[in-house]
This record gives sequence, structure tokens and C-alpha cells, in this order.
Amino acid sequence: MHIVTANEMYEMDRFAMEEGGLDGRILMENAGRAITEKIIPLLANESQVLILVGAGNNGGDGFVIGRTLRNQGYGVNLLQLVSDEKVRGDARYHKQVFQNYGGLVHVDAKGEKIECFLEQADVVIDAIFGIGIKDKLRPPFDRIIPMINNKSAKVISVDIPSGVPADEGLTFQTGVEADYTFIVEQPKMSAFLQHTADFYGKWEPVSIGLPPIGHGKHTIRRTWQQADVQKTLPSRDRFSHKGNHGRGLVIGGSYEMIGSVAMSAKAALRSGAGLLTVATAKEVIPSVSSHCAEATYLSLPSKDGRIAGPVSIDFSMYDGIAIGMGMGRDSNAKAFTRQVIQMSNQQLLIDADGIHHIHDDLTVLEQREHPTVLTPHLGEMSLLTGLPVAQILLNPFAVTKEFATRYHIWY
Ligand SMILES: NC(=O)C1=CN([C@@H]2O[C@H](COP(=O)(O)OP(=O)(O)OC[C@H]3O[C@@H](n4cnc5c(N)ncnc54)[C@H](O)[C@@H]3O)[C@@H](O)[C@H]2O)[C@@H](O)CC1
Ligand SMILES: [K+]
Repeated sequence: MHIVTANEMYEMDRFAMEEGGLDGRILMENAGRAITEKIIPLLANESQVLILVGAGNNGGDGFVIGRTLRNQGYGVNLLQLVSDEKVRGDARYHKQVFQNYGGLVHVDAKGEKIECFLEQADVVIDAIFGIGIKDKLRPPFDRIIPMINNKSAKVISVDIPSGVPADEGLTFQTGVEADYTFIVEQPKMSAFLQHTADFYGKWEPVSIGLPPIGHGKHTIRRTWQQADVQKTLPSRDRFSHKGNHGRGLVIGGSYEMIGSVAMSAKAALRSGAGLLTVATAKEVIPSVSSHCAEATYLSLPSKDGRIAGPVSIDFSMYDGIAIGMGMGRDSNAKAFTRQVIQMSNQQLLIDADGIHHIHDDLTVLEQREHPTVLTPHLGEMSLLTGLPVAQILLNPFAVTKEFATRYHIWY
């Protein structure tokens, strides 16, 4: 799956229509039909369905859903929350087909009838706004959306919960709190943001016949799921041995903090490293080894149970290195960490205390010529960027991209 902005989604639509030659009305038909297929298993035979339709193409999807559900014998009420002349283009076409098939369109441009319709509904299909929402909600929608949220009916949103913007960086007034959202083609950024994700409820994308990502000027931002991880795991042939599957080095741990380095070592082995060495203070080795019998150990110069210096590791023995977990934040550990970052010519992951050791002088990152991965939590990202946590939460895609590009980090 990819993660798109509203503009990227519009560009995919435009490509399918203008360069692919697919009529927008067919895309709308496909969207409405695909979403109806997902809705039907959530309905009981006697469910009374209320479809709320707005002026744009999201409303157009609503008309297709209404017709398809009626065709299959479901009881459907359709409430159009804008006046007739506002329904235009492809949405108007599908409204006409809905009516030609015997569907009745109730018009409620002032939001005066909706309370009564909501009262009778078991299931509400939200096709009010899609990715075209802009600025502050105009009346009566600022009143209608909380009314939907106050009812106990099951709410299913089309593409995006109405009122919620697709993109990061935007605050908004209120949105439909959906139980389910069936997303057109690709999830939008807001499905992943802390302040918007909960509005979606459970979500799932549906395919409507757009070309695969990669055609035209499409985005490369994408999700990383279990199946993607599994694909990266190397296969083992019958005669392979530990020496054929990569040598990892985990550097971290201190007398007070052994858990994270032990878990990191186990994770490296679990994800396929053939040989793994944990480099840590000698006082820490007995505890870590009791959790991780498969690793070997390198005893580092230490002081008071913490890694000190100088660096005494032959990095050429390893393919990948992780540093920072549970190291502590004293000046010896800091000098040691910075040396490792400068001296190692391997792919390197920097975590936890390792991030604290570099945040005040990030030139060590710029100088590296080999892949570097950082795994900061929000507080650490704030430390690295100097931005408040709230600003990072509002714009996580932009902030991480900008930081990673500037300091040559993988993202
Ligand atoms: N070819 C396409 O572009 C397709 C689009 N599809 C659907 O179309 C949607 C996007 O359609 P549109 O671009 O028409 O946008 P929307 O359907 O999101 O609606 C835009 C409308 O909402 C109104 N509006 C915007 N902000 C408002 C505010 N703050 N207060 C009150 N009213 C406001 C505007 O009057 C505008 O008419 C997608 O989310 C998706 O559901 C699907 O039908 C598939 C094909
Ligand atoms: K919607």
C-alpha cells in the first residue's frame, strides 16, 4: 500500500481519465460497487440504511452505493444534504441513474430533516465529503457531523470520514467518527496521523481500476507491512550455515539497563542474522547472555558498569551495526558512540541513548558514506530537530523527510 495526499490521489484519477481514457463515471461506478461489496457483510437483512450525500464526487459514490444496495433488496433512505443545483458532473449522472432505477432522493440542504432520518437508521453511510474538504466546515455541516456522532447507528464512511482532511499539517473542527472506512484505492495520510487516525475506525482500501502506483508522477511513500518484511528475509538453502547469513553487532547496555540490548540482540537473530555479537560493558555480559544464549560477546572498556572508551572493535568483522540501546548518557558513552559512528563503514542503526549522543552535533551523520538508520521516538525526534512534539505529530511525513534528506538518513 502507498500513502497519498489529496493532490496525489487527484493526479492518479487524472492520469486514469485523461491519459488512460477511463471515464470518471466508470471510476465512480467502480468505487461505489467495490465499497458496497464491503458494506453488505456488515448489514443484517432488515437493516435500515441511511446514505448521507454531499455535493462532490464522494456524494456521487453515495448514489452508486444507494442503487447497488437497493438492487440487492436492502431498505435504503438517501438524504442529499445540498440543494439540487450543487450536484454536478459525474455525481449528477449517478444521481439520475439512482432515480431512474426507482430511488428517491430526499433533499435537506438546511439540515432540518436529518434528525428524523437518523432516528430510523441502523446503519449510516457517510458520503458527505471526501478528499475535497477545504477550510472550516460551513453550516449546517458543523452541526450535522456531531449529530451523526451522537447516534448509536453503525457508521461507514466512504473514502475518508467526512470533515477529516486527507493531508498532514491541517487542523480541523470535527469529523465523522466512523466504525468502518472503505478507502478509495490508497490510504490518505490522515489514516496514519495521531489526531485523525481514530476517526477512520477499522479501514480497508478498495480498488477502483486506477493504474498501479508508478505510472505517471505518483508518490513513492508507502506502508511497510508484515508481508513486506517477510519478503526481505533471505531464504536458506540446505547447505547454508550461520556464516552465510550476515554478521551483526549490537553495541549498548549498561549495568542499570540491560533489557533493551538483550531484546535488540534477540530481534537481530530473529530477523535472520547468522552470527550476532553483543558488545557491552563486562559487568553486563552475564545478564544479557542469560537472555540470549545464541549471541557471542565482546567485552568493551568500561567504567562503573557503563561503556567507556576507547573503541577497540574491528568493524570489518561485521555487516551491520546497531548502537545506543541502554548505553546511558554520560560523557564517556557519548565520546564512544561518536567514534563508532565515524569509524564504522557498515550500515548503522542508531537508537535511544545513541540519539542523545549525537543530537547537539549532527555533522557525524553528514560525514557518513554508508547507510544510516535512526529510530527516534517523538521525544528524541524533537531533540534531533528542535521542533516541538506537537508540530512533529501534525507533520510527521514532512518533518522526517526533511530531516532524513538533510542528514543522509534512510527514510
Ligand atoms: N474520479 C474521481 O475523482 C473519483 C473520485 N471519487 C470520490 O470523490 C471524492 C473527491 O471528490 P471531490 O473532489 O468532488 O470532493 P468531495 O466529494 O470531498 O466534496 C467537495 C465538495 O464539498 C464541499 N465542501 C468543501 N469544503 C467544505 C466545507 N468546509 N464546508 C462545506 N462544504 C464543503 C464543496 O462544495 C465541494 O462541492 C473522493 O474522496 C472519492 O470519494 C471516487 O468517485 C472515484 C473517482
Ligand atoms: K466520506
